[in-house]
Amino acid sequence: MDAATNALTGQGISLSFGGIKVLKGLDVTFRAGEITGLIGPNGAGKTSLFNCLTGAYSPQEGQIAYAGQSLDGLSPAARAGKGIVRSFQHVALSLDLTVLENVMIGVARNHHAGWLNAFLPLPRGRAERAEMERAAMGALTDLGLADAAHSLPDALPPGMLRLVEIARAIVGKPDVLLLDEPAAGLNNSETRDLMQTLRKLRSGGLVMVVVEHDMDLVMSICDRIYVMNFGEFVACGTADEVRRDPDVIRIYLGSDDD
Ligand SMILES: Nc1ncnc2c1ncn2[C@@H]1O[C@H](COP(=O)(O)OP(=O)(O)OP(=O)(O)O)[C@@H](O)[C@H]1O
Repeated sequence: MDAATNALTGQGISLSFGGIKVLKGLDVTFRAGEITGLIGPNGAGKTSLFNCLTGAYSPQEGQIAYAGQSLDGLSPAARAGKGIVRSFQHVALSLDLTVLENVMIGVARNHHAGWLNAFLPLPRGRAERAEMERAAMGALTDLGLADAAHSLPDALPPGMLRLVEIARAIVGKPDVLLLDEPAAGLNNSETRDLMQTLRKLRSGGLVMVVVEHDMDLVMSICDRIYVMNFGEFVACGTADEVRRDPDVIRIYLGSDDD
């Protein structure tokens, strides 16, 4: 299938809380092979849309589909099983597991392999654990984290933890990777490392969506950017197009968030 066929799409997405519409009939297409940014001022609705895509929220109206197949009604776990995975704004690693074991959870989660089986002292369990370890080590190596595999998360700086989260998200070779503020809490050099990593991850078959406040990151890595305000899209285009858009300058780039 080509990139257009593999898109993650939303049509007419509307979401309300207590009668207040926070997403107002959004049509959106996240294409495979591209990194798409989702930006906008605080309260614009970015996280709400993200949560609709991941299945954490159910929009009252509209349809969400991947590769033409409806995702409506599927839980976040069921979506993960279909290759649609997310990272969290706040690092959500298990502190009493090593980095490698944390990433192994991603293998189990995405492939519905038996996590418990992998720890049973049976030949099948041992084989599954070895397979998970290989996959997890591969993802850590791809992100330059092999040396940290046997450390506990507490021993690592925030930038590395963020990359470990991404390793856990990509280890199952997802079709869609949704990144919620991946640069939150990172210093400049950690953010630069992250940008390089995300660029490396861009590949023909992968849909990548990044919700992010760091404008340098968004403008430098995203192929296309949707700009939201008050639950609507006010612009969509390349970084250059978005930067020059008068509405964007007025509502976002010129605001205090900048
Ligand atoms: N669970 C919820 N219950 C009630 N209102 C909510 C809920 N989640 C979001 N909202 C409201 O929806 C609107 C959009 O919020 P959302 O968090 O999606 O914006 P955002 O663009 O992600 O903002 P930020 O950049 O600050 O994270 C806000 O007015 C917010 O108060």
